[in-house]
Amino acid sequence: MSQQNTRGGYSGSRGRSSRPNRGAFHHQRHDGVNKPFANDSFGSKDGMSQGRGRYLHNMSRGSGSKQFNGKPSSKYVYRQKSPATDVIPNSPEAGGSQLRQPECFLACRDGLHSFTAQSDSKTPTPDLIQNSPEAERSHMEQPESFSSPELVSGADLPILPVHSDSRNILLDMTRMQIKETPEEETEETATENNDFSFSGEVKNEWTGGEPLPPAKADIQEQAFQEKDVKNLADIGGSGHSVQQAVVCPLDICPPKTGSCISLKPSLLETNKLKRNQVKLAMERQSGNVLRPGMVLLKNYLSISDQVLLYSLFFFSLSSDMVKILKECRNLGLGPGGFYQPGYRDGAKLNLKMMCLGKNWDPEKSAYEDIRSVDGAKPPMIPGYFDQLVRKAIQDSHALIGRNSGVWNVENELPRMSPDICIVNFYAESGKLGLHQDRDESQESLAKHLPVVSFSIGDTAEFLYGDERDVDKAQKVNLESGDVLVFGGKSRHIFHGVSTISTKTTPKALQEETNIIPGRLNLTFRQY
Ligand SMILES: O=C(O)CCC(=O)C(=O)O
Ligand SMILES: [Fe+2]
Repeated sequence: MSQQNTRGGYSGSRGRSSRPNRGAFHHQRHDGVNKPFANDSFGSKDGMSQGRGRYLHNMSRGSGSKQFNGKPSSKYVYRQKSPATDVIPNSPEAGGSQLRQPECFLACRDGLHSFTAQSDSKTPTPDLIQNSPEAERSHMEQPESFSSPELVSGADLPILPVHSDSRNILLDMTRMQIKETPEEETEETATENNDFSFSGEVKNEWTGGEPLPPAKADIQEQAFQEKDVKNLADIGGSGHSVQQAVVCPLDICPPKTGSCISLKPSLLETNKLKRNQVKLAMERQSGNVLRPGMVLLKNYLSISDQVLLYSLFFFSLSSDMVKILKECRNLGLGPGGFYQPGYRDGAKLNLKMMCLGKNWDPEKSAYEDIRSVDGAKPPMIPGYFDQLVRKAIQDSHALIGRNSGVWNVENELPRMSPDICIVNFYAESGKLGLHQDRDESQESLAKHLPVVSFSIGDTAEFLYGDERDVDKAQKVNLESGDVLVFGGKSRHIFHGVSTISTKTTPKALQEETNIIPGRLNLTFRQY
């Protein structure tokens, strides 16, 4: 495993709660303004810069993009969130072959604002509202959470572009906001903007035919790059510093579309393949004690005893990772699911996040029971995850005992019962600056209870060290299936993610789950 000092390049910023004072680093802003601050431990050239609180990221600032000037525009339609109207793709409500329109929510300090793309002139829909009386009404009839109508008043509300194809809505919104005049959507531009095809029958193969979760699913990562987020975050008018985050569904494993027919190999061939995969995975499983209290379990998640049996006897490769992805995909689309965290000043974290058990708020650098950006209650940690975490700690103990000759392994690495989990999804450009995890309870921190981190998808370069200094940090690749545990003397290490290596997701996993490019990371802790 590679462990070496990183040199230059990786520009970090401050950490989760490790940076109580503002301005310890360079801000790299998307508006092209780099603000120097004292005590810079990272350069900002490569785009890692800090935000307030936990993460040290690229930030997109609201100020960098076209702002609404408070005048109504004819190009966008704003609608408030309609309650529970989710429909399954291809259902009659979805209009046959079209997936449900995505909804995005602008999460403000004072409430949640949503907007939904509507169909365009090619396919007019009855609920098209463009400067219509209905639109007026929807502006007026704010839900309770719209406690400060003056912040996003009717006049401030953006009017969304109209398009028949929900696939491109975010790109379209971006385009609309960048260009003064909307261009007509064509099949060509649609394909240009999004590689995913959503037409045709949805074969939800890897979920075993289970019903899809509320189908806010048809937004792809590609359609939600940072610039889009930046633009979305601006909706509602400039000059308001109230917008914290964009709550927008992210489907990390979109259903495969049924446009191409794949021939399944025979059962015999499949089982042979599975056995080989299982064998290989077991051979590749290994563990390392990186430093006292810090253990890396390589290739740990791909296989477990239970999964070994399962994958030998069942047709589908059902590894831990598949199950975790499936759970995270579903949770990520539901209430309290993935969103783009941001800060009071408009800075955005360079990842999507959701929290389980309790919400971790990047602005406050604190945990809370209800997510303040939208009032969502964080989902509970699935029991299956809990078991895996406990087992990983147990296996780390065994490894420490074997490798380090320590007899009281629990002194080295305390046991913990996970009750909170931060789930991050890094797109290929995702990063996380050096930080410490220090927002758990005093008791948990004092006991040095470990953080247990699962990596799934693309490989991440993970930096860690005793100082918030990228030049002094060591680095290790976290590949799909790796579990990293850091507690005891390593509980307060500085750590971060400098790069995501593109196209490193194992092919079998990609095929099985249709995971979008990027990396899923889950960090479990005991509050
Ligand atoms: O993505 C990772 O490996 C680290 C995530 C992390 O440090 C955090 O969520 O606090
Ligand atoms: Fe962390």
